[in-house]
Amino acid sequence: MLEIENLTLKYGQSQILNGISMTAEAGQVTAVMGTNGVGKTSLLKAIAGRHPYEDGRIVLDGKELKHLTAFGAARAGIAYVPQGREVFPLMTVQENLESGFACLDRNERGVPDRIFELFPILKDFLHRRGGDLSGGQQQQLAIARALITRPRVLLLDEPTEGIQPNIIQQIGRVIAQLREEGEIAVVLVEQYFDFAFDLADDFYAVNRGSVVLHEPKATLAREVLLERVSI
Ligand SMILES: Nc1ncnc2c1ncn2[C@@H]1O[C@H](COP(=O)(O)OP(=O)(O)OP(=O)(O)O)[C@@H](O)[C@H]1O
Repeated sequence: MLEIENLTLKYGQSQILNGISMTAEAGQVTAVMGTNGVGKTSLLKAIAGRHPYEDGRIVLDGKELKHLTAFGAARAGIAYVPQGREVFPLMTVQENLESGFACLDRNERGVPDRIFELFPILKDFLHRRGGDLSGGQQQQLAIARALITRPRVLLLDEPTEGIQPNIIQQIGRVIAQLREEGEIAVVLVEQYFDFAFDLADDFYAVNRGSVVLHEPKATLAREVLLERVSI
């Protein structure tokens, strides 16, 4: 389980996160929602070691991860699929996948067959350059590369952004499958409301760097969440 306690983050003098607390459990999809600029990406970057947080704690499976670098966070089991995907455009699909090996021990460096079961298109396109894939295929590659690191936590920043509907459905199925397997805590930042609402088990609405609603799917009315994330 991932636990975030009172996380604060600044860019220069601008306070962006005002003490965010949340949890994300293995075998669940935890959605973080809110309008543009409320701090969702900053939260994921802090968890992934991509931007230093100011105060608070990040705890994974009972162990505090203290201000890790991006490499340290990946080694600790946190995989991050950034908004915009960050696929290497001149490297092949295979090379992009292998770039995920950097944080693994030498004996763990392989692409499991399961990756190609989840994303069959990547097997067909192994020797194609990342930059020649469609946006949806690049998103699948970015998620596959993250899964190769054998994460405990998968952070997804707007995985549906700019992607055609049939690939959005495929990505939704993969996330649902990860949930069913029960090994990984998926944290989903998403502005496509219905995608997130259908998929997630637990919801956090964020506004101006604070959690303004936390409720599990079981008791959450669609209209209530919609109102809180549209402020
Ligand atoms: N590197 C940076 N330097 C200064 N300010 C930044 C930086 N990155 C983000 N911000 C600002 O911090 C605030 C939160 O940005 P963030 O990207 O975390 O929001 P978000 O909720 O993910 O929004 P979006 O949905 O648009 O990605 C915004 O006001 C943004 O302009």
